[in-house]
Amino acid sequence: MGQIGNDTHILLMDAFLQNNRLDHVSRVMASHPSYLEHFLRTQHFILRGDGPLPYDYRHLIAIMAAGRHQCSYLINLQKGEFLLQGGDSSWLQGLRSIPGKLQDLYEINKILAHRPWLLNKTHIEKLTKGADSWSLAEVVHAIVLLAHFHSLSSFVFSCGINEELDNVSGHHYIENAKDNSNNKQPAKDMLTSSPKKMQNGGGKTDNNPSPPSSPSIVGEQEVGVETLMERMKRLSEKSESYKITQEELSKRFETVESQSAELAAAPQRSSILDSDIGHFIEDPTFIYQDFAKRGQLNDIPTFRVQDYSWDDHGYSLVNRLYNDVGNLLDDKFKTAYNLTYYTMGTHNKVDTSRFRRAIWNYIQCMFGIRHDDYDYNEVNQLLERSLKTFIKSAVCYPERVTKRDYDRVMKEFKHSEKVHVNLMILEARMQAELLYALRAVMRYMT
Ligand SMILES: CC(C)C[C@H](N)C(=O)O
Repeated sequence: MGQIGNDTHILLMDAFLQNNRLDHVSRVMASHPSYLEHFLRTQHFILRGDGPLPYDYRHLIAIMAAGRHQCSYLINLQKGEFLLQGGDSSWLQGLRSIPGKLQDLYEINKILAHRPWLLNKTHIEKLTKGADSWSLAEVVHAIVLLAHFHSLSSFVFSCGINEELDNVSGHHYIENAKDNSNNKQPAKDMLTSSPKKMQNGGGKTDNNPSPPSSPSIVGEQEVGVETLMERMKRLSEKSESYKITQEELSKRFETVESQSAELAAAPQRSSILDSDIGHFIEDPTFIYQDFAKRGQLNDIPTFRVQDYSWDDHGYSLVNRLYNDVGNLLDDKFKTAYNLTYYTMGTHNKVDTSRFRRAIWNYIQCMFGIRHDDYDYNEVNQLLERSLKTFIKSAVCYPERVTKRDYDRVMKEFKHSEKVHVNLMILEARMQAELLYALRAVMRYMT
């Protein structure tokens, strides 16, 4: 992590006070203090601030959400928080032991995590009608928690964050380092060593190579940061000079979308669930399906941001239904979207906005969300196949990301820059889930 400044120090003190510990997530995020501040504020609010849901429910919803990606790190942390809030320990025996009202949320949890485009107003209606029903404010609070913990699972896995040390699996010994079947091992060094400088496209830093896990990435060369910078520059020079038609823009979106469907993300490891978390997971075979392959039968149209956007619609709706949480989320999205140090690897004074926008829009494209004025050709010029594959794994199948996947991409980037990309993955995914969920809520209300 290197040295930390005074402001970061104070933030980490806040993190400690909020979470009853200085958790690994906060420590990794601390390389981006301005973001960490918004992250902590939001997480604190949704778990402990004013809101319609009781505290024990909130942690249980977090556990259910993290379960969709088998994220034992978050499940274990949230179990602890649940008990600290006075939660009934018998609920921790699994989904069957929790109140029916919480069980009813599972359907939304599943859909939102993997195929949010399937969410519609009948899901919301089902929850808000009948005995044991949810108020709309409670539904919205639950949705925010679900989206937060789904996307945080992406961050945890894509950064290779390990269990906290008070968990028995937080301890690793040398013999275990060769055990490649354990995908909680990756990037273990992130928490303990300072960022490594990669030279000439990256030297090997992994002493314990694991077997090739993503065939699609193996053997692919990245073009390197300098070429990337040239491409960004060329795109900025060109963009003022000509206008592309709406049809062409829409075609370009579809091209990127269908190419994404062809990318083989990291393969599935084992279908056997860990016994200590398995009872929080139902229907583990329901996973991400490429939006481009969503099937003709119930053809779901592309989600056009011009019709329903965070800024114009989602933000105010969530604010209205749940104690101004929209402001916190909005600040967090904006901070993640605009975060820059004008660096790329060893280069300074670089305008990275096109590269960052390409990442953000590519993530949302995998959920069928289209930003109408964006030229998706830029995604193909700035994000290489290997990087797209990494992003797809981290967003859609985070539990499969290995250290090898992490090391193979963005080789000239510093660790903190890779964490930066992972932050964008977290936020763009969260926003995508919220857009679908809030649109469904809005349709239910009108
Ligand atoms: C993801 C990174 C390439 C971002 C870059 N370091 C910046 O400051 O904008």
